[in-house]
Amino acid sequence: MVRRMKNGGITRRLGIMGGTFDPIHHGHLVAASEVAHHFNLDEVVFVPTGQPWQKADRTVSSREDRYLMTVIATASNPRFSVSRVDIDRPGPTYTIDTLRDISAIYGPDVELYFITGADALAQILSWRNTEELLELAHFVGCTRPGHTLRNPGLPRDKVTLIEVPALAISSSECRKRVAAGEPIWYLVPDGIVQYINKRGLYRDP
Ligand SMILES: Nc1ncnc2c1ncn2[C@@H]1O[C@H](COP(=O)(O)OP(=O)(O)OP(=O)(O)O)[C@@H](O)[C@H]1O
Ligand SMILES: O=C(O)c1ccc[n+]([C@@H]2O[C@H](COP(=O)([O-])O)[C@@H](O)[C@H]2O)c1
Repeated sequence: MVRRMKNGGITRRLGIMGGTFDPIHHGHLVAASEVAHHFNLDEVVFVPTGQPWQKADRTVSSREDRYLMTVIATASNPRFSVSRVDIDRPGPTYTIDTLRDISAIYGPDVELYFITGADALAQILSWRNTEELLELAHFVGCTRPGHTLRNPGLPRDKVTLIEVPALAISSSECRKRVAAGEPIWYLVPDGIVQYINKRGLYRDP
């Protein structure tokens, strides 16, 4: 949807759903869809992380596998897209770089809404350049089973907390289930079950 501003300009609202997506699951997709509805977003860009520095203690699947799974999971939704900005940037992934790169690609007339779950929002003060982050985007925290959703101390006009349908799904649990030979049907889109099988991902615990 195109919105005319008082000065005659046009503004679009863009959601950004950042994540490691190892693998992407229905919890991610529902959060993005709900936030898109709540804010009447024109598009939600999923941005798989390159090197998630706060997950340095664990093995993460290759960037290309996580990127392709994100493309497969979002392909059927005309308002969802996937960006390579984080996976193509060497070094640790910082959201400040994500927001700068996306702003540069989409131009000045977009409002950015960065989407997080309750657990990620709780960590935001540990992220790089928190102050500048708040200048570039509005932050949206979504409820997530097992986590308490609260504003971690950001200015009130910079963050919105919204309740989304509760899906007690995590990528860690999906990986554990695959390693144990348990099904992940209906926790992730069908194409992701098939991609994980085809590539033999997560078989070793
Ligand atoms: N079930 C869920 N409901 C709401 N938000 C979620 C859910 N799962 C993940 N998110 C949010 O999606 C974003 C990306 O999450 P991420 O890719 O790290 O998935 P994860 O399930 O938390 O992974 P892992 O279990 O490996 O830590 C984060 O902001 C996270 O809070
Ligand atoms: O900018 C940071 O320092 C920072 C630290 C941790 C996480 N993030 C971002 O938060 C999003 C969710 O990350 P994760 O690790 O929970 O998949 C993803 O877009 C990350 O790049 C960002």
